Amino acid sequence: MADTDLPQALVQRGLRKELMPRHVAFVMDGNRRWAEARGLTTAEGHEAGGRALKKILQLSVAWGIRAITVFAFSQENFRRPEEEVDCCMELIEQGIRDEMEEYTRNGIRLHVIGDPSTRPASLQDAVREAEEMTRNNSRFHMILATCYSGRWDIVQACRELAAKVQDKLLNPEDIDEAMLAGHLSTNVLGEFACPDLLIRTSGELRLSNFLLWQSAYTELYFSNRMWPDFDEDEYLEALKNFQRRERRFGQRKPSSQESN
Ligand SMILES: CC(C)=CCC/C(C)=C/CC/C(C)=C/COP(=O)(O)OP(=O)(O)O
Repeated sequence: MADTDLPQALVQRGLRKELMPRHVAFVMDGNRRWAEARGLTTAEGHEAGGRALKKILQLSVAWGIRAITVFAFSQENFRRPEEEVDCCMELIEQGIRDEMEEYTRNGIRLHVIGDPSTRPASLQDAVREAEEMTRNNSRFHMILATCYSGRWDIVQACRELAAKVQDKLLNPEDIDEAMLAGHLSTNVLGEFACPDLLIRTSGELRLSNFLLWQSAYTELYFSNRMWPDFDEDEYLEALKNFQRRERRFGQRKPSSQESN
């Protein structure tokens, strides 16, 4: 995207193309509280969350961001009432089925990360179909973290490495950070597997077992909006805030005494 092609909404906010994040992660929190405040059911809150996600995806594509990773269901969410778990699984499956063709038309590749063994069979079928249907797309990557947790991701990577050691394909001393990172599920994004910016809605100030390894140097932005209310304006505010940050990756600024 040339400078002159920067979408108007970004230009108006003074956003700079060269400072745009390539990969943004979202903890889409607050659906239930949003619903409760309006006398709606939790299911209606998650449906509203699904609509907000569709909009945020469209904006991300239009703004030249290359990837988003969204926390749609954590492994810990299985501890919720069965009715809510079923509702989320159905919503995610329906969302994938409804959006598949739109993704294909818009050059969006879908990746679903998380433990497939804990997903209902019909959701797993939808995931396989959608990943296959969009596999040649490269304009934008949509990573849906479903039945995912950051610790699980690190454990599954360790298991793969351990199996290679057991099969004598790998020496333990050859394992380094790059190799372990290469076995994490976000590795589908290659060089931009680690999010530049992670946005969490609903005012909670924690990662909740999301991209633990990958967020080592991610800039964090916490919004007080509930996820269904997270809109274009608030997304632009987060980007504006991100572009003011100085990313040092643990290094010292040449003329500064500040640490991290
Ligand atoms: C199509 C598709 C992928 C849809 C995804 C829908 C969606 C936004 C799912 C997120 C589910 C979830 C557990 C949200 C957190 O809100 P919460 O219920 O924890 O809210 P609370 O913090 O107010 O309890």
